[in-house]
Amino acid sequence: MNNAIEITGLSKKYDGFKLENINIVLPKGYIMGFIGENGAGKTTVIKAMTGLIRYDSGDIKLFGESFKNIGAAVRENIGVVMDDYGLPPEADTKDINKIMKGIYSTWNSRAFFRYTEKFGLPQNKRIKSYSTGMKRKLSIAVALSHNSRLLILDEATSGLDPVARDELLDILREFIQDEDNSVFISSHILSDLEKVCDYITLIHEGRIVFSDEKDELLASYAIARCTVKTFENINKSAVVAFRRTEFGIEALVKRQMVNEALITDNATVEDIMVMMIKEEKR
Ligand SMILES: Nc1ncnc2c1ncn2[C@@H]1O[C@H](COP(=O)(O)OP(=O)(O)OP(=O)(O)O)[C@@H](O)[C@H]1O
Repeated sequence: MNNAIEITGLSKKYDGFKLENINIVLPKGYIMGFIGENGAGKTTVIKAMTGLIRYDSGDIKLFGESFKNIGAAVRENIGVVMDDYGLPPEADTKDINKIMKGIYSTWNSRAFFRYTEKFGLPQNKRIKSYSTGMKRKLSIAVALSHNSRLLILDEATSGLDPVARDELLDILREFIQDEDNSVFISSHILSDLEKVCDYITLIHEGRIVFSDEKDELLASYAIARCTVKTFENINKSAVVAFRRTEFGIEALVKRQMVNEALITDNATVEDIMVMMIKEEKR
């Protein structure tokens, strides 16, 4: 079995919101970034993947097994970091270590204390007195300390300072050095995702816009900043989206379809997401 995650035809309806026919495949050994606007449906997909909500139709397989049939042993291999920390406020790191030992047969105390030290977390302070970033770091330390093979991180870098974010990205890179390990991470900090992800999936209003290899994505698109006159001469089927600026036009174009003489800049993941979503909203 070569895929860590296989989501097929996932649908879920809330009052006023619908996840529609979500298809995502993450091969083992890679990192996928999950991006989209506020309210696009990222957390809903992640909750469905981790059994926190029921879904209406479709199938979710983790490590080749349908989520509904996944046994305790496989669950131990999945490390989840969500927004609501779910850690007892009165506990300190030693208490957390004791609690997790009871929950996970694969719990690794040495790894846990190594991560808490690396993240600079105090050993004796209670969680209720932690800052947002400290709670986030503790959740990440827990997710990394029970022999996880798949990390599912929902907004795990938010609330972390730039140094801690960089440390986390290093940890994720190190984590997937073992080719059996994979990471699915949602974030609004697209520059972070661009640094570490092999795949990027964009969700908009409950539907997947694309789910592609990052390098392919960045190779496919470019930004043309040009005058209105130059823009008018660009092959219209090459233009994915455009906006007027004080200097003329900024357009997201398909590289292969524009004339080589057109001057373009590389597009970032953020450029691609923002331009595509603005275009969809027109
Ligand atoms: N329990 C619920 N009942 C009704 N609607 C819900 C529920 N949970 C989420 N929603 C709705 O589903 C939509 C998607 O929410 P979701 O939390 O998945 O978005 P998101 O992409 O994670 O957003 P953000 O980036 O702001 O965290 C929103 O319109 C939200 O109001």
